[in-house]
Amino acid sequence: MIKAGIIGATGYTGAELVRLLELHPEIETIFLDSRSYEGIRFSDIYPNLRGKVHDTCQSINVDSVPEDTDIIFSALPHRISQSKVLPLIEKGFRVIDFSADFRLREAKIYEHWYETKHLDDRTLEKAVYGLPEWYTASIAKAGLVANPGCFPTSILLPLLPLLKENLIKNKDIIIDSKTGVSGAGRSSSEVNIFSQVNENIKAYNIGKHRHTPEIEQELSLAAGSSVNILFTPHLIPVDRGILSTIVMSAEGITRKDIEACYEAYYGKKSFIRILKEGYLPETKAVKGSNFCDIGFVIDSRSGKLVVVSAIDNLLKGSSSQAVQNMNVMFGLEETAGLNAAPIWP
Ligand SMILES: NC(=O)C1=CN([C@@H]2O[C@H](COP(=O)(O)OP(=O)(O)OC[C@H]3O[C@@H](n4cnc5c(N)ncnc54)[C@H](OP(=O)(O)O)[C@@H]3O)[C@@H](O)[C@H]2O)C=CC1
Ligand SMILES: CC(=O)N[C@@H](CCC(=O)OP(=O)(O)O)C(=O)O
Repeated sequence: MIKAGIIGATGYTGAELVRLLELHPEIETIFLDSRSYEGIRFSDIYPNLRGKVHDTCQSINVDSVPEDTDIIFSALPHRISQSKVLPLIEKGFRVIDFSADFRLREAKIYEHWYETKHLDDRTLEKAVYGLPEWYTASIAKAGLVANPGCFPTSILLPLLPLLKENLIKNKDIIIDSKTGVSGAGRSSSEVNIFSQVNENIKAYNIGKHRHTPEIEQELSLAAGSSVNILFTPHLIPVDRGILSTIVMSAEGITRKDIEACYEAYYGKKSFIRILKEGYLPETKAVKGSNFCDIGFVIDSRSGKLVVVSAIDNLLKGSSSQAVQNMNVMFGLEETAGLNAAPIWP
């Protein structure tokens, strides 16, 4: 069995990871770290796991990590995660980090958008961006995997093939994303207040959301030139799910071109579902799963291509994508522990 530990296990993504690892045929979870719940049974914090997870939370530091740990997941907030992850890497542990601390390849871009110093920019060269559909070979060898952000996952998966094949231009890409409230995490307070969120929809951080440089970094690498996007996130009153609607020029392309492109890149991928004509993604159809659904329309009247994607932010947007990365790192079936169908309704 592969021995896994989780630091920051009591957050929303940590708890989803605990649930997924419990179902995984090849994994034994050997520690669940928490600063605030030391000595408390995990299932007393997350009642859905009663009778399934029997572990008690421990406060772990680099010296108390069991030496036979094969993989450590860090589900800590960005800015904080790097200070915990760097000593683990130094000691030779393989780590999958959920935060943004190792996603950006240039320290100065990280420092600008996250308004904090990067503690070791040399690790940014070694970290592998954990989008398994795109970086399988590097993830397999990686010591440190930077699990992508939730919005970036929903945006990169549909756009990367189109830019790589020059089917679309590298400018005038307008992205509207809608996210459920769990995207803000369990410890965020103001945004989680019921009466602030219920029966409300709002846009936020237009043109200045911290996921912008992450999205542009990966799109630019695929395009081979600098890509600019306009990204508008919205908070909507659902627990989980992200729907991204991406509008760009459709000049000179047909439905067949896009279908052929997606088939070439994703035809054999287990977790990307390209929807047939007449169907569009919806968050409920991916809820509780590692799927990313992608659909599109060419609107000849306006000359635009509209691509829509849907993921579960806590799964393909974080925890199940991390399990997919772990499967790749340990040479397991990519789908191991991830075969459950989405739940509906
Ligand atoms: N929520 C989502 O949809 C997604 C989240 N992510 C990323 O995953 C990571 C975890 O997110 P999420 O699970 O939502 O976050 P939560 O806020 O739900 O949980 C974070 C956990 O980190 C622990 N922690 C340790 N030190 C601190 C600290 N100084 N401040 C706050 N928490 C601390 C807390 O547990 P304790 O006090 O018990 O130690 C807390 O439960 C973040 O980096 C996030 O950006 C990525 C993609 C999607
Ligand atoms: C609803 C909400 O607040 N969502 C968060 C993004 C989700 C997230 O966790 O960001 P990472 O993927 O980078 O970790 C936000 O907009 O900042």
